[in-house]
Amino acid sequence: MENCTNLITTLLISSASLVLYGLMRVVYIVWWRPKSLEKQLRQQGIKGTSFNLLQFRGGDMKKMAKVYKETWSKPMSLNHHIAPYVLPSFHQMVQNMCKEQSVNDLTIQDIIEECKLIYIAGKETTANWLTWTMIVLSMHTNWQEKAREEVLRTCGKDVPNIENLNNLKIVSMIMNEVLRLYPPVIAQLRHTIKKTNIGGMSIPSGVDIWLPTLFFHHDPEYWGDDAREFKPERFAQGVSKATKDQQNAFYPFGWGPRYCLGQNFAMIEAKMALATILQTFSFELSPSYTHSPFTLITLQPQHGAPIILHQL
Ligand code: HEM
Repeated sequence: MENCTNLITTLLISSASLVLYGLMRVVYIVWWRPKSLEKQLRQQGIKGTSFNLLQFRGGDMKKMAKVYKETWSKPMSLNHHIAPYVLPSFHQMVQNMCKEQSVNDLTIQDIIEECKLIYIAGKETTANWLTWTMIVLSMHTNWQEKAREEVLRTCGKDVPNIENLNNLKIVSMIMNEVLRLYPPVIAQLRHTIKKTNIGGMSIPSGVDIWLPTLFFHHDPEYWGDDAREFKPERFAQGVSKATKDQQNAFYPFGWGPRYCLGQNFAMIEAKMALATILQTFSFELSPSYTHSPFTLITLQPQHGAPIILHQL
């Protein structure tokens, strides 16, 4: 009898401990950890909406979705100042703040997954880059003429080869300036897996960091007062000399160990396509075009890119 009572008591204590542990884990995940991260970030001057348990993973996102919907429901005027339009809520947030790997043994399945990743990473990005280039060159026909003149001088009407493509300096300048103003990947995400020091700030483990490429690319502090204008000549001396004081503010392909694998391939592919189009057609925007850059994984024209081609 006594043994039986002891067993029941032990079982009850174990179950209660298990339930208590479970409850503590839930409290830790949904309340204590977010609050603790918030406190550590606030102590270093990083402000934001206070964490609210009732709006866990919903609060700010809902507000942001509303702002995006409202902004993207109307076109913007035909200019390149697209950052507040593409990222309205983040633009607001930044404004407010200013006021205040190794290769292991891969299986066949791993290789198939890698190929899919390369296909997905390369298709949309390059296609949208080329689309924005066509739109921008339709807005700036003097640059379209300069590019065509260079292509015809370098390759004639022949299919461009790799040597010809390397000699297309004006086309490269144009393509870089389009990547600056309309980067297909407008932001990059990083997640701290351990306490990390960035710019004198200590970021705790478990924080998502959002690097807004689009904002850096449009910031007059790095590019000068003409940052929002289309000026391919800023890339005449190469990428490193394009910014004011040669600061590193151009990273359409990311940087660091996860730098875009397909950068050089994308450049050759896009130059080849543009050179071939320039050899054969002149182009202009259709009157039905509405300027409404928005982001759906990549930066794209919300209502498409109706462009009229004229055979040369
Ligand atoms: C205009 C064209 C392209 C742009 C703007 C672009 C941009 C990027 C960016 C921003 C990243 C993330 C880098 C980071 O997190 O630091 C990336 C990664 C990647 N890109 Fe591209 N990309 C382009 C074309 C391509 C092409 C054509 C391919 C393949 C043929 C490709 C393959 C990849 C792969 C595999 C990764 C992942 C690399 C890794 O995680 O280690 N990309 N790209």
